[in-house]
Amino acid sequence: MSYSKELKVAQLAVQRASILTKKVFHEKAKGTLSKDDKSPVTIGDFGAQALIIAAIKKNFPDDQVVGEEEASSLRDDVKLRDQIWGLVDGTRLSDAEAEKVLGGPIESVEAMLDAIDAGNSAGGAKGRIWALDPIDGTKGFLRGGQYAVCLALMVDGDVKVGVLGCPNLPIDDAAPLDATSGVDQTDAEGKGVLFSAVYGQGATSRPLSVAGLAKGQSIHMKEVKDITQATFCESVEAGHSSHGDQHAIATKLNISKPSVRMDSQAKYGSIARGAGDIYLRLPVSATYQEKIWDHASGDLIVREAGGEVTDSLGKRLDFSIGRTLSANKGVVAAPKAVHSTVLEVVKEVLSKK
Ligand SMILES: Nc1ncnc2c1ncn2[C@@H]1O[C@H](COP(=O)(O)OS(=O)(=O)O)[C@@H](OP(=O)(O)O)[C@H]1O
Ligand SMILES: [Mg+2]
Ligand SMILES: [Mg+2]
Ligand SMILES: [Mg+2]
Repeated sequence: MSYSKELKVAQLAVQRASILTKKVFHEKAKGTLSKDDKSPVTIGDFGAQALIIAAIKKNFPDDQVVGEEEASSLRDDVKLRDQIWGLVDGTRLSDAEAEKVLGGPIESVEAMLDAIDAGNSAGGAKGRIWALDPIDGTKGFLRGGQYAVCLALMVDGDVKVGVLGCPNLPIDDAAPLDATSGVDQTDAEGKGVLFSAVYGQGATSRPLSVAGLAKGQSIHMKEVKDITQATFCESVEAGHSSHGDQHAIATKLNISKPSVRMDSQAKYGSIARGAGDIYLRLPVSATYQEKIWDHASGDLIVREAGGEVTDSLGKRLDFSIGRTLSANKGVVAAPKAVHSTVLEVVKEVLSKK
């Protein structure tokens, strides 16, 4: 399968949703709510989820979606609902042809709420299921750091198409990461990249903020000649991955450069294009299960760019079980040639705990 229609719809849907998130970033009132797990959600998360699911359902009505958000808190909050509707209804791609591919605007507030709630698939190993994180790294988004709009198509439990919109990353694939890459970024002129991959067809990047889709270029992980010089990425939040274990692993590998901390799947995109080298996400909690929408696009983009992605035991991430990666613990992503070296050290550090 070439998945060319799926790729196009996913790229344009992520592009349109990214425009919405950028509008929200520049608005004072972001309608931030705290979810049951105390994590934040904004009108940007809800609006982006509505736009993307509506485009999927118009093009592929029988497909299911595993989306992070749901609309229950909006159904009886008229003010918030109308605020989101104003955003969703006002966001169009400037390229009319591209807008047509997405199936045009959402018809009504009710249809918008239904679109958000259509992200309620239980996931699984059968059929066509999209994994959607409308804003990954919501905390990063709110503080002007990195965030990503993430959409992936799984077929029978395997990721076949992955798209990541990263409005606050530089367009230039060669721009190296440093300690400031994750912070104080904005979507100023010259920022915003769209990463894509199709299984067996490689990975690409292109500027995110243009009318229609700009021409893409192939991306590849960097060859790591000397692992002591590698750049490794990790989460900003110490509660999301163990900074201590990750530091111990880097030290054992004789990596002296400080880690690059950035929110979201921008970490996967950054290593896939060789701006960084290694992404480590070692569990903090014994019970937390990673969500499929936090990893599906990035997993494929890194593998198609010449990388290897496993958990901390060396198992491939298993997207076929449901809404979470319940069979995996942590993430180790690195260029193929050095992955086993990194994994060995990960196992060594974790076994001593
Ligand atoms: N306890 C715990 N452990 C691991 N991961 C967790 C945890 N809690 C939340 N999350 C998920 O982390 C997503 C953001 O991950 P990041 O790596 O970008 O972390 S961070 O933004 O630097 O905090 C974040 O995604 P969004 O909710 O889409 O922002 C969460 O799904
Ligand atoms: Mg969230
Ligand atoms: Mg997320
Ligand atoms: Mg999210």
